[in-house]
Amino acid sequence: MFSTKEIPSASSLFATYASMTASVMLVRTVVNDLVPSPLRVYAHSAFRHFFKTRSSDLTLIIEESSNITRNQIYDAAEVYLSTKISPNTERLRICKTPKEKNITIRLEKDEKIIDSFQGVAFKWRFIHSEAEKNHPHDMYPSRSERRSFELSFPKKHKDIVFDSYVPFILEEAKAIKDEQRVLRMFTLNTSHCYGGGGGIRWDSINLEHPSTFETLAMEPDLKNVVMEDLNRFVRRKDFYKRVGRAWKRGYLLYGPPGTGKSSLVAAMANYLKFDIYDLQLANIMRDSDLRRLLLSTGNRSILVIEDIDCSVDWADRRSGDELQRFDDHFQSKAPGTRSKDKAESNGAKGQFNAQLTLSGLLNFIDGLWSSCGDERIIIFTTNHKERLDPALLRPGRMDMHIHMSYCTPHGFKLLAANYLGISGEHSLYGEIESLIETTEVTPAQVAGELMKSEDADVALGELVNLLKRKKLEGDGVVDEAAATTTTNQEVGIKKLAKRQKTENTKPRKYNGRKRTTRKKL
Ligand SMILES: Nc1ncnc2c1ncn2[C@@H]1O[C@H](COP(=O)(O)OP(=O)(O)OP(=O)(O)O)[C@@H](O)[C@H]1O
Ligand SMILES: [Mg+2]
Repeated sequence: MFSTKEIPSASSLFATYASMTASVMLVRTVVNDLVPSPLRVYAHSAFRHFFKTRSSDLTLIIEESSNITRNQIYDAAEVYLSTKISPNTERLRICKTPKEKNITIRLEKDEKIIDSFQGVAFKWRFIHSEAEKNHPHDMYPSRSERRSFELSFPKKHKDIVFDSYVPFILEEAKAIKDEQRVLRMFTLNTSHCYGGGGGIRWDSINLEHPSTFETLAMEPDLKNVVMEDLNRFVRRKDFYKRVGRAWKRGYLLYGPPGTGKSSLVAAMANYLKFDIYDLQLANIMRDSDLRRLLLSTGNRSILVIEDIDCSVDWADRRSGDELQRFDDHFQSKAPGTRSKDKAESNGAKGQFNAQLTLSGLLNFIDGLWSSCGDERIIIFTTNHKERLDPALLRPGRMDMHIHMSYCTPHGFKLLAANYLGISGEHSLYGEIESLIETTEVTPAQVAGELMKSEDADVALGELVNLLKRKKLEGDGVVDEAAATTTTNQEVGIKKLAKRQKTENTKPRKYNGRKRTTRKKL
């Protein structure tokens, strides 16, 4: 217990306070008058530094860009953190552009996220500030936005961050972006060709082809070889650099119509998440146009030239007579009638491309084009490998020749599972399989029958009828493409050759005139 004598009175407390305040003010005035300002600032900061509590955390600032180049770590963090939204997050930004498949989610200003990696908790904060920029020559000040992330973690885990966490985020973000990426299909727009609007150029639409390796009826071994080849290609960036080769790969797909060549191209694009450039050579007149178009193709893309055997009449492969007739033909026409001339010459004797040469195409693809970009794939397709120019088949030109052949029992089962949802066996399977073994039927024809009914019994019955009809009609012809020389680059399944008199195996092209309309991917 205190005695009343020990408790200071209110008036004495006030007096003490007043005299202390007066002393502090006096000291401040004396210090301000006697100590110069820079010395005062220095003493103040030294004082603060001495007494500052030492933090055990390190904070990294990850800014959106450095000068004009974007900061890859910022971009990766933005994508990565959008998958780490916690229930405590209060504000988010969402958007979706027409080119995007999914909704994009981003953090809003000052939102925090805690991420755990290798047992360490990492604190993220999104900073968004706006500053007014006053340029002396601008009438109106502009606003500049600065976005960054703050990443805080215990200092002792600095090595984990630089050696593992940041590389992990970069990898994860790439995988997420690949997953969300909308593939594009580029085709040639010729509408500017003759109007002086800058010539032929690429136009693109979203590629939404459903074909994948899972839905493709191909022998499993062949499918695995192709998939493994693609995997090896994309992971060997360093190898290509080390051996001094352009990072490109060429495939020749050959086989009868309806065996899945275009479907395989789409499956490859979907598998690798590569865009497709469909180069319709018939629309290109000169090597110079071809070069310009090839140079404007993007990385991580597949350049496809379909029906290479018949889509163009190469200037360097024409006989002297043909060239003379071609010149006479064009000289006799008035300027401005070129598109009509194209149609006429198409009908008469194929597409003339004034200065388009096969050697120009091949040299450019092997040389400048492939060295100007990364992860380029080029695919030629043909129904008639035996009609191809030897220059295209030379070893080293196309890395892999893939033979797409008629439907096999395995291919049929895969199609039946996809189209009719049959997972196990069916009473008609035995009959169908033995008929398929001895009949040349394309996967496209099988798919056509399977689509005739949702009822598996009815659809399979239709297929049995088709196979029986074909068996009666056909009695053996050699699949020309499969019969051509096998090289060590060549993969594919050779089927017992049978003569087939049906419309499907008659050459669709070169019967007087060349095919001008082509099936699109
Ligand atoms: N191997 C296959 N696996 C699954 N479906 C296939 C296969 N082959 C063909 N089809 C089906 O047939 C349709 C036509 O096939 P696709 O266009 O890929 O044949 P193609 O070999 O490119 O023919 P073309 O030589 O006429 O260009 C495809 O849309 C697909 O539905
Ligand atoms: Mg095709």
